[in-house]
Amino acid sequence: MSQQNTDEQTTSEQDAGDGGSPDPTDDEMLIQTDVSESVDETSGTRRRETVVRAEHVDVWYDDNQALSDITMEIPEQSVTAMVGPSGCGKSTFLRCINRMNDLIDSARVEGDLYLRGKNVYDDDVDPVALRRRVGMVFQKPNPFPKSIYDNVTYGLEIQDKGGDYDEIVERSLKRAALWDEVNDQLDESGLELSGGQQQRLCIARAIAPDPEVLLMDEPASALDPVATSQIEDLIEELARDYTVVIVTHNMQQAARISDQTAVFLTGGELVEFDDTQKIFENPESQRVEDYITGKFG
Ligand SMILES: Nc1ncnc2c1ncn2[C@@H]1O[C@H](COP(=O)(O)OP(=O)(O)OP(=O)(O)O)[C@@H](O)[C@H]1O
Repeated sequence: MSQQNTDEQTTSEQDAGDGGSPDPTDDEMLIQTDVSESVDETSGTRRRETVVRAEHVDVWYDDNQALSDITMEIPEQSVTAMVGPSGCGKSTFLRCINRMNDLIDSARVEGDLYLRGKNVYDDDVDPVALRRRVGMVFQKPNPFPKSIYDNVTYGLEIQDKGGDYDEIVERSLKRAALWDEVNDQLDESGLELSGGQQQRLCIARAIAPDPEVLLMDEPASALDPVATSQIEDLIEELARDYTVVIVTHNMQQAARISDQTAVFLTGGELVEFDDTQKIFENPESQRVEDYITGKFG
């Protein structure tokens, strides 16, 4: 999937929670939101609530099973990395969370997937409204052929959202660590930016509608080391406000920036999901250890 950067992908991305939902009117999906915080009484530290919970999720493309019995809980305001060899279903899982798989005719999802306690596959859930709460950033930066300003406001306009656009543009670009570089050229084309700047612009576009969850499918793999490092810093920063779920092939990147790591292996199996330090230093599974240490994959 990650290599799929076609026009078709760009079209679906516009409908995918990166601010480009095409349906401005259907704003009716109600999702029960439990925003309560809890405090661990022994340690006094804040316990992070579960934002995304998958229970026994299976995905098929026609007869090919891509994910098998995935059960996991993703905590809020943290970075969760999905790692594993090519074709093990990482992108497929990401696309379950914002129902992007709905756009693939051959895809079939079974099991339950909850966002803040509401099953996103319930009949009363509108996938377009869901994608406003679950933003997405793709491997290849894909700004629209519009000004920097219009790129950031694109999703808001499509959704017919009111508000002070100047303020939202400034806030989103600041959150995406791009404001200082572009604030005097907001009317210039987003396509004239460097690759790393373009990706940060796409991140600004994705967060402008203020989603709760930000899905990132190998967001730095098309970038040079300096731009990659900037994106990594940014991801850590974004996790203060958002729940970030990132697919990466880069083990060092997962180790550097994530709080939890999920290791998928061939057959679409989630073999281990734990704190990143535990996964990298002392995994339970020999297969995970072999994968992490590069013995296969
Ligand atoms: N649109 C699709 N149509 C049919 N099969 C698909 C589609 N997308 C993915 N698959 C299949 O589902 C399986 C999982 O693919 P997926 O892209 O989710 O894996 P991945 O771990 O993200 O791979 P990569 O690391 O190479 O991006 C693979 O067998 C793949 O061929």
